[in-house]
Amino acid sequence: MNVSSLWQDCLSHLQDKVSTMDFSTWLRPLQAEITDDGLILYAPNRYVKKWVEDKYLPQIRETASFLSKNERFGVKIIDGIKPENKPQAKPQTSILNANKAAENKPFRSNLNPKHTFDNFVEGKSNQMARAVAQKVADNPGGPTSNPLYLYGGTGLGKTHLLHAIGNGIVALNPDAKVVYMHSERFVQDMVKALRNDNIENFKKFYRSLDALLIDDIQFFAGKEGSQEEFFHTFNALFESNHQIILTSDRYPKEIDKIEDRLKSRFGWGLSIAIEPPDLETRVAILMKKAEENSLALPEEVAFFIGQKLRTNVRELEGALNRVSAYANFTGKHITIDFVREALKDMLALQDKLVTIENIQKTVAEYYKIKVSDLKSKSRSRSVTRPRQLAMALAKELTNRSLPEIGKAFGDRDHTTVLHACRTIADLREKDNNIQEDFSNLIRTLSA
Ligand SMILES: Nc1ncnc2c1ncn2[C@@H]1O[C@H](COP(=O)(O)OP(=O)(O)OP(=O)(O)O)[C@@H](O)[C@H]1O
Repeated sequence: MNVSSLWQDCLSHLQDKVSTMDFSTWLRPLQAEITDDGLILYAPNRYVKKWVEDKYLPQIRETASFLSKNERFGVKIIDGIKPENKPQAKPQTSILNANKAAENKPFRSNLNPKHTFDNFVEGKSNQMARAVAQKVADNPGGPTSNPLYLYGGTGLGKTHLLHAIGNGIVALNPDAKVVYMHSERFVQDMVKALRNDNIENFKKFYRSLDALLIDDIQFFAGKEGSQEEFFHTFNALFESNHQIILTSDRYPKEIDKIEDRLKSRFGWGLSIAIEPPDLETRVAILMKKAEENSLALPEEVAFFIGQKLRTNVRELEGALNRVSAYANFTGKHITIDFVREALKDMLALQDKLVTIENIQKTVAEYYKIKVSDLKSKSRSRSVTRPRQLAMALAKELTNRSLPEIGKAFGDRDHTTVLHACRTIADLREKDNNIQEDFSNLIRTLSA
């Protein structure tokens, strides 16, 4: 058995289970050796040995048994230096030295190497976010984009970009300490640190990072203790020009139950929205993902899927995985009919979810008018614009034909619907308010 790969595999498993700080402080400095008795782990000092024995030995044993497929696989922790390393190193005696031992090794970041800029498909909806993300990766801690705050609906690529930035920073500076963290995990780690009387190390660890990437910060809502700690971490990193990148499902000021002082800090740098991808981008994403998976996806089929599934990229990936599995299983070529069958339930759900009635109700609520106004002959400006938007949304989000849409809006002609769609497309280019209303409504209807 290869000791290095067994211990590396153990570490990879444990990395997901213990806090990032504990992982770096206690597990990463251990040196491994395999003997007739099993795995021997060398701790840099007695303190580390005792800590690992008390807190992690059962977990390490369980992981090593699982990976070695040997239930009785022994694991022992020794306070000392691995024999082959003896000439170079002396035993260390304190917790600070234990941290130092960790510092001397390359920092083991927890970034997902699969999320890069190269495989992030760019389109109108995410162009700005991608460009700024690249800029931050090239120049972390720069004055104008710290913190970088990316927000938008679920499955639109915020986490992907977060990792891409982290990977970019590490590619340029392999020594950079970059940590990705879901906000819920930050909260859990902090609670654990408090429980284990380890909060000082927790603070020290987070404040020593070059870049801290926190995902879905809306989960801090209502957790005052974590907000307080994060506030201080934020300040410490910010003041030393270390990069902070945050994601959320909404604009900073719109997050409920987050202290105002934090919300205002979130907006100190750059806040960029990621919108749902348009049809062209959805097709490009499908084609790119198909290529990555060596799936022969004809463009017209990608177009068909992209037209049907409009909400987010995660959904597109799910659809593509399903198509791929069906194609492998049946050995058939991928055609539109094939996809119709493979994705039957997803497509039916989509058709059922967004109806013209649903759109009319949502738009009426959004603009505080009545559904009957949308169907009426009224030409008042407060009604015509929402009506045009509702028609354009019906065209975008349902499979209804122009005449069918016209009929649902007070028996109007299909040319009126076409005119509404063109007007809204035009206004979305020129008028930020209309663009924002359109995006908000799509988000609400796709949620
Ligand atoms: N533009 C894109 N190009 C390629 N892949 C993308 C793109 N946008 C999203 N994806 C992929 O879609 C999936 C979902 O994206 P991601 O997890 O980043 O979404 P998210 O915005 O963080 O969602 P949530 O808010 O639910 O966490 C991922 O597998 C990601 O790689």
